[in-house]
Amino acid sequence: MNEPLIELKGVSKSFGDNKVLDNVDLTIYQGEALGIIGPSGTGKSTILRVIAGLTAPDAGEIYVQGVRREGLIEDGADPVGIGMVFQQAALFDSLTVEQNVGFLLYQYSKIPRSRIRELVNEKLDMVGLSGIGSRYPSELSGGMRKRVSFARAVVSNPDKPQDAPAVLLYDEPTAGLDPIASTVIEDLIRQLQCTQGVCASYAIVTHQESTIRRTADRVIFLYQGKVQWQGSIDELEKTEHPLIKQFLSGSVHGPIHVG
Ligand SMILES: Nc1ncnc2c1ncn2[C@@H]1O[C@H](COP(=O)(O)OP(=O)(O)OP(=O)(O)O)[C@@H](O)[C@H]1O
Repeated sequence: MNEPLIELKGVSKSFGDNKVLDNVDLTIYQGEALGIIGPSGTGKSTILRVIAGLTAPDAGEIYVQGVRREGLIEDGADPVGIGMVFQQAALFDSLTVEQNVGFLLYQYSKIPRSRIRELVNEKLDMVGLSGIGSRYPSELSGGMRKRVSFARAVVSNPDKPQDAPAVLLYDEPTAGLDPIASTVIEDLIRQLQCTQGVCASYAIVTHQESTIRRTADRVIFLYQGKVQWQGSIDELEKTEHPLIKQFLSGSVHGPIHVG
């Protein structure tokens, strides 16, 4: 097994009386694709937000490349960049695709605008959307908007290579897409993983079986605040674990409480 890149140790998080994460341990290893699955409302998005440093846990520790993170991402830089691709593409409707993808560079860097445009176009090429920089999000399909949000997650300041995301967090990237559009996104996720030096590790939350099978190497199953099962994709297919069997079959009968 490769070196741990991100480690959560004993992480708990409640919203009021709702204990969403209960003493969770989780590791993302260098170069791995980790799938996070589980029933709706079970804390998958919350765990991604904790990993990204956007939500503070109530208890527990987070290590990024062995360095303990204090506070949220805004309180101090992690040793490696972490990019998040949100469930909704979360683009600014009033900005063009180019302005969306280059948003952080335009706002916070001193890079000349022409250079930012080049960097944005490189990333748009990478996600297969050359030449759409002047369009607005409302003019794109759902799948295209997701691809634009991928480009935005991986664009970074070449003067600050440490900010380039070494790990990407995908929250339901194929939700709401037809099977073919889903395949395009799944292929893209794998391609981005294999692009030299970019995003070699990722965690992906998904409900879609095809996405689990095609984008994850290892899977964890989250339920009632805890990691209830983990294993490889092959093991996921074969396991007799009652939670996994019920989840994959979609049955309403079994140990998963149907609320
Ligand atoms: N900011 C918040 N304030 C209050 N409750 C929250 C907040 N964020 C999440 N929750 C609650 O925490 C629980 C877990 O939410 P989360 O979005 O992490 O689940 P999920 O597994 O990603 O769900 P889904 O599969 O439906 O997207 C839910 O009951 C949700 O209502």
